[in-house]
Formats: sequence, structure tokens, C-alpha cells
Amino acid sequence: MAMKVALLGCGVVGSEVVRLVNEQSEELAARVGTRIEIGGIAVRRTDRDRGVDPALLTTDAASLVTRPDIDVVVEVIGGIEPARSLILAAIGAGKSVVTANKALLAEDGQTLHAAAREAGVDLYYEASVAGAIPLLRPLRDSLAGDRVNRVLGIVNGTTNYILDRMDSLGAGFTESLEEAQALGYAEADPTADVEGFDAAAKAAILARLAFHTQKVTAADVHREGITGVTAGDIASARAMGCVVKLLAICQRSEDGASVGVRVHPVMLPLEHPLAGVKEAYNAVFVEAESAGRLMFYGAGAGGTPTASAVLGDLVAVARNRLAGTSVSEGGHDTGLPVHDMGETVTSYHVALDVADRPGVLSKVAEIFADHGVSIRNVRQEGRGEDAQLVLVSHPAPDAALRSTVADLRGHEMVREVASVMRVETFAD
Ligand SMILES: NC(=O)C1=CN([C@@H]2O[C@H](COP(=O)(O)OP(=O)(O)OC[C@H]3O[C@@H](n4cnc5c(N)ncnc54)[C@H](O)[C@@H]3O)[C@@H](O)[C@H]2O)C=CC1
Ligand SMILES: N[C@@H](CC=O)C(=O)O
Ligand code: NA
Repeated sequence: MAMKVALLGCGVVGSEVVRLVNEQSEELAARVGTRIEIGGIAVRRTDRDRGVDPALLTTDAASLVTRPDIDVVVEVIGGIEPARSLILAAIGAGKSVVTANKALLAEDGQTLHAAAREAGVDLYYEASVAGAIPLLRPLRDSLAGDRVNRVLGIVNGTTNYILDRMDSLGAGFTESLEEAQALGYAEADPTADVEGFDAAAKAAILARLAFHTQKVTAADVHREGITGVTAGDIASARAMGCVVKLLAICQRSEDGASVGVRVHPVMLPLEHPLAGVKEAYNAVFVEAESAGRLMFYGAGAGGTPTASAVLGDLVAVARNRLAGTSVSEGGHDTGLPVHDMGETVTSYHVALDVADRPGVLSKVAEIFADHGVSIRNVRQEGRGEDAQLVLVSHPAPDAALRSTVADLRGHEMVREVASVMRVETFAD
């Protein structure tokens, strides 16, 4: 018997899900052992030609998700409500759910997983982080026997596209964002991309899976976006043999008693494997105790790649149904707390416009020392009115680095703090 799918939302991702399910119908049936069919599509308006059978369209999503002939619900509406209520209603009616909704999973994944466990249905969400890249199931299943210590990733295609165009073409921020929107990479509200909310949601999901700590939500993630990144920052990065990337970083503390979860722009040395990730591509670097370093790379955004991940999840649900089983998640919680960004150990790159006169360098070094921060290297660029001191710190608590910068900003010898950005090193 066929597995009937209710699709919620027929936008960039939803329309591609319909196309792929229809185009691959015969092959999927042969490969999976059951036919996968679209049984209904919830949309806001039924009067638009979407290239799908109009008889499938409805504006009544609430009735669709509980319809008796529906086996699985695919949610690609996005946002918190009505997506959450619809998913919970579907689960309550015994339907498995596939979703691409990182915002919802990051805010209330615990509730959704608990409901799915109780109902004995599947809740799959591979498309929600790094689009097409198989990442969440490898983290959950393939690395289940290992201990993950750090996850470092470029998980937002829109911001990677913008930063890459600013770096490689000298393009402007606004024009690059408009291109990313036209290509279907950006969220409905692109603030979610450029201010780092989307990456923060993904970081929360990654931290939960990597460290088996269920309570991490997007609100626990330290978040800085890319709207403050200037052409000057990008030039400063280049001068040091680095490139600017927006990274999501999930890391166990040294003593293993807590985790840090953060999203912010970073200067990455060109030899770092993540530095070469261009355009809207995503890549996630995982450091595990026994497996060592792993990297997952591919298309993280766009309708067709994201629909590929949704189809993979649908096939997993179909196989579980045939086997008479379901896969639950979130039953075990290490309870590891998230520590404050101030306690996270980072390194800073600081470029200062300074007066070119004796004593400036020693005064600047003194300010670093006052906060217990040691300097890894320093160089001077330009002379006279154009003199710039560029310093890179050794790793130190982020709070100490922040107060160092605040003091530098207030000092009469510093005309302007021209660029401040964290630096991520890569040791072989
Ligand atoms: N576009 C991408 O590259 C990726 C998107 N995602 C996620 O996939 C989901 C969908 O994203 P897109 O397709 O890009 O968004 P979209 O904005 O193109 O599509 C969403 C569709 O849902 C419809 N919709 C909204 N509320 C509805 C309701 N109550 N009932 C029926 N339809 C409703 C909208 O009219 C729109 O057509 C989001 O959660 C997004 O974060 C995940 C990975 C990549
Ligand atoms: N807006 C997101 C889409 C995928 O999650 C991005 O740009 O990565
Ligand atoms: Na993925």
C-alpha cells in the first residue's frame, strides 16, 4: 500500500518536494518497496497555478494533517506558528513528521521529540541543518558510539554567499543579499540569515545532537551576524592570510562540564578546510574522540538540494513503516549546561588607527596585559596619520578580550578601533 504524504507549504522547498516525489515515483517504489504519494498540499491560496494537481490543494492545513488516509506530514511552511500546532496535531493523530524547520526545532524541539516518542512515530529533520548534506543522521547514528568534542560549521548559505562575493569580487552587501534571495537561499525574512538567527537555530540543533544535551535552544546561543562586517575587515583578514566566515561553533569546555554554543564572524586561516567553502555551500567540521576530524560538505540551501534531504527522510519513514518500527530521539539527556560567551576561550584580531609616536605600542601592550591577555603577534602598517597597529591575541576568555577592546577604544592614543574580529586557528 502507498504511503500518503500531506505537504504543508508549497514554496521554494515544498514545490521541489512535489516535483521530486512525482518524477521519481516509479524508482522510489521499486527501491523502497512502497509507493510514496502526495495526498494533499496545504497552501495559503488555491487560485495560483503551481504545476500540481489542483484537486490536491487545500487552505485547511489543520484538517489535512489529521485526515485518516494521510500517513506522514511534511512541514515546509517555516516559522513557529502554525507549524508547531500542525506538527503536534499530526503526531497526536499518529502521523510521522518530516520537517525542514530549524527555527521551530531550535525553539521547541524537546516538546516535538517528546510527543513523537509518546506517539511512537518518526520525527525526521535532516533538511533543517545544512540542507542537502547528510549531517544530522550521521551525528545521531553513525557517531552514536563516539564522543564529539567540537562542531564547527558554515551552516548558512546566504551569509556565506554574501561574504564570498564581498571577498572575491569586492561586491556590496545589499546587492549580494538580493542575489541570494533571488536564488532561493534566504529565509522569508532575510534578517534571520544576516543577523545570525538562522545559524544560531542550527547551532542549537547541532549542540543537542553532538552533546546529547536536550535543553539547548536558540536563546542559549551567543549570536552575532554579518551586518557589521566591513570591506576593511575583509581586507584585514586577507592581509593576515585569512578569510572572513560566519561560523557556528559548538564546543565542550576544557573540563567537559559545560558546552559553549556561538555564532559569529571569524577570520579563518586560508589553510583551514572551511576557508575554501565558497558561494552558498555549507560545510561542517566535526571533531570526535575516536573518529578524529570529519568534514561534511555540500549544498546547504536552495529548493532542490533541500528537497533531496526531505525525500531522504521520507524514505526513512517509509522503511520504518515497512519494518513496523519508529526511531525516537531525545530520551537521554546529559543535562550539560551552556556556559556564558564571556567564559569561552577565543582569540581576537584587533586593528587600531593610532598616533605614530613613541610609546604607543608599549601602552597598547600594557592594556592587553592589564586584562591578562597575551599578544601572539603585532605589526604596524602605514606611518604618521595613517599608522595602524594590527594585533592578534593568544587565546583568552572572551570577556577579557572584550574589556581589552573597550579600554583601547577609550584611550587617547587610539584614534579608532578599525576592526575587531575573532580568529580561529587550525593546528595540524
Ligand atoms: N530555502 C532553503 O534553502 C531552505 C529552507 N529551509 C526551511 O524550509 C522551510 C520552507 O522554506 P522555503 O520553502 O524556502 O520558504 P517559502 O517562503 O518559499 O515557502 C513557505 C510556503 O509556505 C506557505 N505557508 C505559510 N503559512 C502557511 C499556512 N498556514 N498554510 C499553508 N501554507 C503556508 C507560504 O505561502 C509559502 O509558499 C523553512 O522552515 C525554511 O527555514 C531549510 C533549508 C533550506
Ligand atoms: N536561509 C538558509 C536556508 C537554509 O537553511 C540559508 O541561507 O542557509
Ligand atoms: Na542536512
